[in-house]
Amino acid sequence: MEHIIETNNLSIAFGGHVAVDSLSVKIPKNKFTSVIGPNGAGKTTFFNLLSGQLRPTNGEIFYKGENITKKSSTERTRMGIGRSFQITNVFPNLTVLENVRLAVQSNEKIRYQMMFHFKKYKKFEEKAMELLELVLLETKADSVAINLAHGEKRKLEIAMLLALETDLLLLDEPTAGMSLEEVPAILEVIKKIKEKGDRTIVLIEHKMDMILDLSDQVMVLFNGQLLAQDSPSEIMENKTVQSAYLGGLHDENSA
Ligand SMILES: Nc1ncnc2c1ncn2[C@@H]1O[C@H](COP(=O)(O)OP(=O)(O)OP(=O)(O)O)[C@@H](O)[C@H]1O
Repeated sequence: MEHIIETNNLSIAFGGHVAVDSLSVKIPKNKFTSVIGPNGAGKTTFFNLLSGQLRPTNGEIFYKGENITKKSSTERTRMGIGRSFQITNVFPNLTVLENVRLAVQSNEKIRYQMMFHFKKYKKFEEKAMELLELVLLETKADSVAINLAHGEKRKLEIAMLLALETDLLLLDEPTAGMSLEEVPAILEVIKKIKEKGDRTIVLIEHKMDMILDLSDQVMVLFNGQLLAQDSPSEIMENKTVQSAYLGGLHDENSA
């Protein structure tokens, strides 16, 4: 199996606290991997290390076989590592369509002035509309971003992330703060991206039951370490994982 990310003994400490501890993992290409673990397990810190927001205290990160440990987050985005919060600078007073069109334009490295070139402008807008359809937000294309419901804003963020056309999508709790009614729509969006099969999705989620069906693989973090990485069914059966979630795991051998 081809892997898009490989980490080698990746660690980071904040003061004396080791948040990610000697993590050596491989993330399969064009698959859906979910990252789960109790509060404080190091999930978001792991993402921050992958996207370049944080520098490791030790260890290395390889992306498509290249050592990216010393690369900036901007360089990593250019190389194809996309993270949802990097584009949360949604312009609140622009419409949904305008926001996505600007993200499409920025990906094409076109200067703002080029907007006046009608043909290009049309092309960007069509691409933006396609993305809005993919995230089930096309009916809101003309709504001003500030007026969107929380779940719709998260969908807009995903559309803008997709506009960057990165091969790897790091989604940190895309359903956080959503109402129960909003959750199925965002899962549908993620499912559609997955079904296209040309991207690697890594997703942190607290609501484990929701994403197990979608996942090709589940990675469980606990105290900054890799507790297990397996298929969803194997993870569900894993006694050590069950113990971690029940708050135990003091004596792994008895689990
Ligand atoms: N910038 C920081 N400075 C100091 N400590 C930090 C920093 N970032 C994270 N930590 C600590 O590292 C540990 C891991 O945090 P992290 O946010 O990665 O966990 P998490 O698994 O994402 O948790 P949650 O599910 O609650 O979001 C926690 O103990 C947290 O307090």
